[in-house]
Amino acid sequence: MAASDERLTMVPKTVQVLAAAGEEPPSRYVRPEQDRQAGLVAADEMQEPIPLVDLSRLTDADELDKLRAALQTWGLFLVTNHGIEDSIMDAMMSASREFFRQPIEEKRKCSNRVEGKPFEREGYGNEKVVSQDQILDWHDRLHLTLEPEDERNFAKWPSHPESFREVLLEYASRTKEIRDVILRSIARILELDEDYFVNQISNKAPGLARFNYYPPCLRPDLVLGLKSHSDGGLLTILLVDEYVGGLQVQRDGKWYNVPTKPYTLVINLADCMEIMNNGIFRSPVHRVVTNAKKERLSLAVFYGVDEETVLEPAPGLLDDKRPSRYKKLKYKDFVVGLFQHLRQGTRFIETLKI
Ligand SMILES: O=C(O)CCC(=O)C(=O)O
Ligand SMILES: [Fe+2]
Repeated sequence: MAASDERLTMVPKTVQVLAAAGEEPPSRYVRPEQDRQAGLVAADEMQEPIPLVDLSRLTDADELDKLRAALQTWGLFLVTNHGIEDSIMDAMMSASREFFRQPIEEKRKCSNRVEGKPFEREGYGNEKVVSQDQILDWHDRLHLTLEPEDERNFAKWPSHPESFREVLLEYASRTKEIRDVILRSIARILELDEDYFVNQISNKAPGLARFNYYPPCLRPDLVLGLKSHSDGGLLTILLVDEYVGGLQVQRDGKWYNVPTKPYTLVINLADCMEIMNNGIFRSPVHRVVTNAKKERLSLAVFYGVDEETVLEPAPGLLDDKRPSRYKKLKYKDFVVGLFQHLRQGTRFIETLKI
């Protein structure tokens, strides 16, 4: 088999195409038995709800306490009064819905696969497939670089709907502000210099938008929309479908449904922040379940640090009694390990614990 043919056999159809055929999911999407034992969809009853934090009130001690409690218990929380107008959130969701509703030939104009070239992370398509044994997730995605600004690759940005680019630029300018408000608040909670975490972000630090599209799936009992994982960067800002749930977060080995609430955002801490705060606040493990009847959309904006940044706990959090709990490494090396582990459904950060 020629090398290029070999590569093609590794490329699965988009999930949207599979779903449209109305057939049972192919075996490469079916989770292994040990994942399915506890049930893939059922969630536990929440004893205490995931907090809703008012971002405009984080200067108040009681709101900051709420954020602290959220970080301690879930590592994930909802935010309101975040500064993104309802109209921008609506426009962002409907532009992404419109993008995914286009015929496949239109979406392929932004494809993450260009014939004869290796897989690129940026663009439309499915996840990178490195082996026939890899268990795939039931979603398609559009990945776009937002930061650094001079690396935005507009060739991969949808030209339809026409509003897409403008809306995303507006949306992303706001999420960056939200990132900084949260990072400053976490620094205050930890009694660090308010700008400690923000100062870890150079103008080369990555910001990545990932639009996830989950078509209906005939077998939610066998297949996940997105396998269990934690995010790699500093933090993630999520805009989730207000009509269809599916995101679940793990706590003490149990899965809980993350509620959907119109015009709120979901924020989760990611692995680099866990390292930088020396494990005081953990990066939560989460996953997305599938829905037999309804499609679901989400937009995750991931913020990280410059690839040359050495990941290590803030010196202000360390002393003789509180040594570093993580091995030091550069962000660029972390990212290599992160993706290898993500594909296997394991967590690289676990291997860094001392
Ligand atoms: O679709 C969602 O709600 C979550 C997406 C997510 O966890 C991710 O893209 O890393
Ligand atoms: Fe995630």
